[in-house]
Amino acid sequence: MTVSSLGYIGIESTNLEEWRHFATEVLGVMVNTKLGEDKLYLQIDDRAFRMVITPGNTDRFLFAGWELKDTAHYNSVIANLEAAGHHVERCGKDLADSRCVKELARTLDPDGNQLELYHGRVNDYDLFNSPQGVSGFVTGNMGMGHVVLPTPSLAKCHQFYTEILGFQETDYMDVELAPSAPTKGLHFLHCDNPRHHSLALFEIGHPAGLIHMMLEVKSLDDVGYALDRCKANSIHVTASLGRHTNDRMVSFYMRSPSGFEIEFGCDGWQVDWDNFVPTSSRLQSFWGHEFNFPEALS
Ligand SMILES: Cc1ccc(O)c(O)c1CC[C@@H]1C(=O)CC[C@]2(C)C(=O)CC[C@@H]12
Ligand SMILES: [Fe+2]
Repeated sequence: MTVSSLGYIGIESTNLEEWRHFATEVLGVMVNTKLGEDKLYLQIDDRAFRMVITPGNTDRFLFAGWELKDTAHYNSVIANLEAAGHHVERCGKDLADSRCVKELARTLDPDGNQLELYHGRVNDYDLFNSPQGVSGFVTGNMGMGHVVLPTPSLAKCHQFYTEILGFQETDYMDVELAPSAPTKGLHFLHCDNPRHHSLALFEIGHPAGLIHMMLEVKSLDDVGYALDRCKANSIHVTASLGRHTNDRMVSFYMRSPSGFEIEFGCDGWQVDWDNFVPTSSRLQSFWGHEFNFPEALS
């Protein structure tokens, strides 16, 4: 019993208008107003939303929403969590309705990262039409992309996501943030779909609550045009175009209005897990991906 895919993410923002501009002008995604206008719902495929941005007093990542296949998977994962002593809040019908799902629960991982679990998505088959001509996002059963969570308690969080939620090992990297400083661990994990990783855990804290999230588009031109839109809208490009070794994604990273990065890429590896063996490496990219964080990571 395990998670199927990354369904959606939640963000809190002090400036919804800045996010609206960034989403439509830079990311090229749609604002969907059918669920109301108190929150900003961003649409990237035929689902009503894949990102929900709540107005508030802080700029931070709020939660990852993980999709379960059916009631049995949902109940089994919740039972695992409770058996391991984790408090699980079963959310009411109103919150479930607002996420367009049948049942919704939420909990925290050992480092306090919030997650939502749900099953029974209500599908309205909304049409996606990018305001910037993005040819499409690679989603469907593969989920919305991936998130990299800050997990200073790397071993505990790794155990939480693998042993309790059923994520599986993809691979592992030792990351050298500064020469001669101890390396930081980075676990890449997959769930029940071909995306190389839907979740990564990085042994570091982050003030915005998220290291980065990744959106995958259908073509290299979609990536190139997005780079041009960053320049045109003065969005900081945190890492230049490059190709990662492990998931073979061609991508770049930009700074979002919430202080975490967004990776924008194409050509990711869709893995046949029956013929896959996890590895580890220190090499992050074949070429490119020169990082230039606006502030130092530590
Ligand atoms: C190495 C790697 C493989 C596949 C990915 O999708 C991916 O995002 C990465 C890079 C992850 C990682 C990060 O996001 C935070 C900053 C990091 C630690 C670096 O400083 C280099 C690698 C980066
Ligand atoms: Fe990534």
